Amino acid sequence: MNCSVMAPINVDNVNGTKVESPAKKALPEVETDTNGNEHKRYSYEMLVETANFLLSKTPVRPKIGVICGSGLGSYWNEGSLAETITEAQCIPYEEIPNFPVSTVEGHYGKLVFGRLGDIPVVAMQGRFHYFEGYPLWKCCLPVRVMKLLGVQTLIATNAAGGLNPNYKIGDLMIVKDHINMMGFAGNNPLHGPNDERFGPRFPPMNKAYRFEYRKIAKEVAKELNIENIVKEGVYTCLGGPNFETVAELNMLKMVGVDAVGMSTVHEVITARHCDMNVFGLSLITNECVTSYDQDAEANHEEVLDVGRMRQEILRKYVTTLVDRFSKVMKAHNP
Ligand SMILES: O=P(O)(O)O[C@@H]1C[C@H](O)[C@@H](CO)O1
Ligand SMILES: Nc1nc2[nH]cnc2c(=O)[nH]1
Repeated sequence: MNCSVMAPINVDNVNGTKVESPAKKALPEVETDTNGNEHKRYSYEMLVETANFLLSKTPVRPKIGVICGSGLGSYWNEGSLAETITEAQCIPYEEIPNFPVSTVEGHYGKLVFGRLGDIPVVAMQGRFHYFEGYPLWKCCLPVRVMKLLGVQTLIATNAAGGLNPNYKIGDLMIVKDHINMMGFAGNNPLHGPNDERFGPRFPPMNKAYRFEYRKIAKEVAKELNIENIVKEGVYTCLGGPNFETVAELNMLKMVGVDAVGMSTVHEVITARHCDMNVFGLSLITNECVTSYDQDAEANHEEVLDVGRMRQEILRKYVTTLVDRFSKVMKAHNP
């Protein structure tokens, strides 16, 4: 495989327009998390270094990035989306400069470059969660790296508990919108000094999940004959790692949440900030327990079992979506 060093990134910002570089001194160098662990803040230049490293390792120039959640094979390889990627080149996170490493037991930690169908993609097999101890901005570092690599569309997948009483275990939920619960408490991946080279200080979020992609996803669900298990709803992310109490779930239900998870929202905010188009997909892995009479308890094993049960369908669905989204992207940017 040709791994020649390609022209390094030399851009003023990720969207190609010139902006003033923010004063570096405005960025706090190190942030300490609640466990006392120190996290070095990254700069734009550091992420350009990371992206150039990756570009030197692979000839693949992805326009679509996929984050594989617990339901899409971040814990196993066999039959996973990552395994479906052809001409694959896997780069472990620990080999990538400035990248965090996955700490969830059993979780993969690698970037997979290659092709889904004939579309060049990069997939994260294993993401970073807040509950692992990372600040949100660090969880989202790979999204910005993807942007620097040239990724225009992000497909963020996750496993989630179903709150909507019409949802069944194994359903897929197209994310229509999210509620940034952690943001309500002031915890936001964009918190801190803004670097205009990524995006504006105050980004809008009312079109977070691209309407066109959601429409396509519903059409594809029909074509694949899975429309009976494909729903559309509102996702929220809580910090985890514990699953929710009955009272918490009832509160979330009241405010219009359909599915609860521990990821995605901050990644989507980061992606929209740098003007990426976003599609979100949740695999409903468990029914949220909203009554004190119910005996069931959420558990991670069930999440993984349902992920395995649905991986074939998810893989086919996401692969087809990648193909359709790329056609839309070409039509917009011939
Ligand atoms: O990465 P995702 O959001 O799919 O993972 C969720 C959150 C926890 O890691 C796990 C809970 O079982 O699923
Ligand atoms: N927070 C949360 N995350 C999940 N991931 C999979 N199921 C759940 C759930 O019920 N709650």
